[in-house]
Formats: sequence, C-alpha cells, structure tokens
Amino acid sequence: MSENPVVSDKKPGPSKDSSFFSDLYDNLNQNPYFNAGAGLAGIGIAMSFLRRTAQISNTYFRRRFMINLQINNEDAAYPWLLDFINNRSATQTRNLSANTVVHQAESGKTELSISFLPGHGTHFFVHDYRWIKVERQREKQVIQRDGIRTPFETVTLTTLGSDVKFFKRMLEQSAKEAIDNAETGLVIYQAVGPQWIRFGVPRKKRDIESVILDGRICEELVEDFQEFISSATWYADRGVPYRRGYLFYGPPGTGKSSFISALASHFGYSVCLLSLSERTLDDDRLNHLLNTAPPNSVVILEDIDAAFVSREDPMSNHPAYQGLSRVTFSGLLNALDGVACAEERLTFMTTNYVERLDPALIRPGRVDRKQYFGNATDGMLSKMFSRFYRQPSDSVLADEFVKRVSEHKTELSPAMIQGHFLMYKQDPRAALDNIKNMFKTV
Ligand SMILES: Nc1ncnc2c1ncn2[C@@H]1O[C@H](COP(=O)(O)OP(=O)(O)OP(=O)(O)O)[C@@H](O)[C@H]1O
Repeated sequence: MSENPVVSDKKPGPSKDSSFFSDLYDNLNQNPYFNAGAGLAGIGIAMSFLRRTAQISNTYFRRRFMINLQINNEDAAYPWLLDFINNRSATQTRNLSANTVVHQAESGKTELSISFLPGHGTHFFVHDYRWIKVERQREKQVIQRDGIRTPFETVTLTTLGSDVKFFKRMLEQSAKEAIDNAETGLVIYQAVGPQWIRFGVPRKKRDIESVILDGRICEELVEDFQEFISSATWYADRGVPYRRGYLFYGPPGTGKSSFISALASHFGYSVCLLSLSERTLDDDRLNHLLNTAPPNSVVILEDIDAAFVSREDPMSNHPAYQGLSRVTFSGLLNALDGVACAEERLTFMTTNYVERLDPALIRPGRVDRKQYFGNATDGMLSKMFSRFYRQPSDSVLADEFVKRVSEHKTELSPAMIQGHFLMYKQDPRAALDNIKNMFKTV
C-alpha cells in the first residue's frame, strides 16, 4: 500500500512572535505621527544618499575633468604668477590689493611704484581660451621673508581639462614675462688684479636698434652671435675651441663700443672691459683674465692698435706707442689662442686703424669676423633723424635733412650727428636749419 503524502490546505499559522510584529506593524502603520516621522526619515536618508552621491560625483568630476595648481608665497614663482594673473584679470576684477615698492637710489632719491594685484577671494580670468578660477587665500600662519614677517598665502588655480601640462606651460610663461620685464641692466666687469670685479651698478640696457648701422650689418652680427652661442655641441663634437673673436674697425664715433654693449645686453651677456695699455697688465695676468671671464660675458679689448702695431708699420717705433704696456705681442697672441676649454669665450677688439694691426693678431682663430663701422650714409642719416625725433621713417623732414647734409659732401660720424641732435632736442626744424654748425666741428 502506497503511502500518500498528507497534503494539508492549512497555511502555517503565524507563530506567537510573528503575530506580535505584525500587530506592531499594523499599529504603527495606522499611527499618523509615526507615518510622518518615517516619511521624514526616508526623505532624510534619500537626501543624505543624494548628497553623498553628489559629493562622490563631484570629487570624481574634479579628479577626472578639472586640473588644479596650488602655489604659496614661499615659492619664487608666486609673485610672477600673481603678476601674470594681474595682467589678465585685475582690470576686470574690483577686488584689488595694492603692492607698493619703494626704490631708493644710492644718491638717496626715493621713488614709489604701486601695482595692483588680485585681492584675496575668488577671481576668474581667461588664458589660452580657458576660464581659470583663482582663489587667493591668506592663512593665519606667518612666514619670515627677507627678515620680514609675512602672512602665509596660497593661490589655487582651477580649470576644466585633463592636460596637466597646461599649468606648467602657464607657469613657464609667467616666469618668462617676469624675466623679460625685470630691469636687469648691463653688468660691467673690470679687471682688478687677477680678478674680474663688478663695476658700479648695472647700466641701463641699450636697445640694439638704437645703434644705427648701414644696410644689414646689425642683423648679420646678431645672427652671427646667436649662431655661435647656440653651437656649443658642434664645437665640442669637433674638438674646435669654443671661442669667437670679433674685430670692429672704422673711424671714431661710429658705434663700435655702443654696438658691443647693445649686442651683449640683447643676449643677456655682461661686458668685461680690459685695456691693454694698463701698466699693471702683464702677459700672465692677461692670459689668466681672458681664461677666467665670468660666464655669459664678452671681453672687450678697446683700441687694440694703441697697444700693438704692425711690426712692419713705421708707427710701431712712434714714441706714443712705446712703453705703454707690459703685455708683449706674443703674450697677447697666446692669450687669445687660450687653452682649448669647453667654456665659450667671446672677444671683441676695436680699432680706428686696422691697417696698423699685425696680420698675426687678426688671423682667423683670433679674429673670426671683421666688421667695418663707417661714417653715416644717407640711409643711416635718415634713420637717425627719424629715430631721434620720433618721426615716421618716410618723414619729409628726414629726407630734407639727408639732402642738406649730402650737399656738404663731407662725411660725418654718427657721434657728430647725435651731438647735433642733442643741441636741438625738441626741435627737428632747428636741427635742419642749423646744419652748417655740424660741419664747423669737422
Ligand atoms: N651708429 C650709431 N648709431 C647711433 N649712435 C651712435 C652710432 N655711432 C656712435 N653713436 C653715438 O656716438 C657716441 C660714441 O659712440 P661709440 O663710443 O660707440 O663709438 P666708437 O666707434 O666706439 O668710437 P671710438 O672708435 O672713438 O671708440 C655714443 O654716444 C653713441 O650713442
């Protein structure tokens, strides 16, 4: 006999416990106060969930689609960056902070310069087609800077994007702008004993374009210099001594010295002045000085003819040239040849009398480039006039000036022309009308 399973249609009845919970649930469900509380709690939980989700998505979004840069005022780039931001946003923002700098010259003259920087708080500016948010914050902490206690500050920049190099490029650009704007001036060295010592305060840099030369001479010399200073590896690879010698020759007052200084400052080089006629200079000291010139500097040997003249030239026996210097001719040649060091060496020699120089002194290797600086040509006269009186280059007055000077058929040096203009600084017409005065001094 098969045993059929007993099927019961009786549902398993709730136990004692479950009936307790079900009653409780029913009671609570019918209780309006509880229902309202549960609703509120539900809303609270949902809100907190949403807030958390928003925070996570915000953090994710910021990490994935935004880049940040934080910099504080202990960093050297901090003022450059503020200036950079300032140049782009300070005109649009109304929240500015003033930065006043007091300059006191050695003479005691005091000058104030006030610049405005983005103030503390939030600013926006556009750089490279992107909006950048700037948050400048001041902390309670204080730092010591140049002996002055300054509040600790941070600047945070934020922008959309994922290219982290964006801020790197921006910082590099701000550094470049800061360096370009810095009035560094031309540093001059003079030889004291066996050393090069800085001479006075840096001089104001002279714009290379202010030295007016004929044709393309200026451009060619700039290209030549540039080519040399960027060829260190080329010289090293071929074992060629990394040095270049220039000889600038021509009548007095044609801009030889001015051009060397302008060229040096154009490339951020300093200038080392050395006179071969100096009585305390001997072969050893000369050799030492030429080989220990400060980095990024050019050495200028002015009026080289006054120290040495061609052995074949009758002038060499002229009393004016005797006993001037203790440097011997062969000592100078050896010093110019120098040791074949990896350091670059740039030497400029100037003379008014190239024909008096010994060929050994100006052979390639000692002088690699000779350049003639001549008296003013018509083109130079016109450029000088236009530049001095700030006239357009096709000015009628400049043309007239050239015409009238040419009528005299006498060469004038740019120094003489500059001297004439200085007498009529504010009055180009008077400079024209008094042209004959210039020729009285020739
Ligand atoms: N080509 C020029 N363009 C503008 N200014 C010039 C030029 N040549 C000379 N000068 C002016 O004349 C003055 C003397 O110039 P600089 O000393 O450079 O001439 P130099 O050729 O070196 O003279 P020297 O051969 O006598 O040493 C400077 O004040 C300079 O400004």
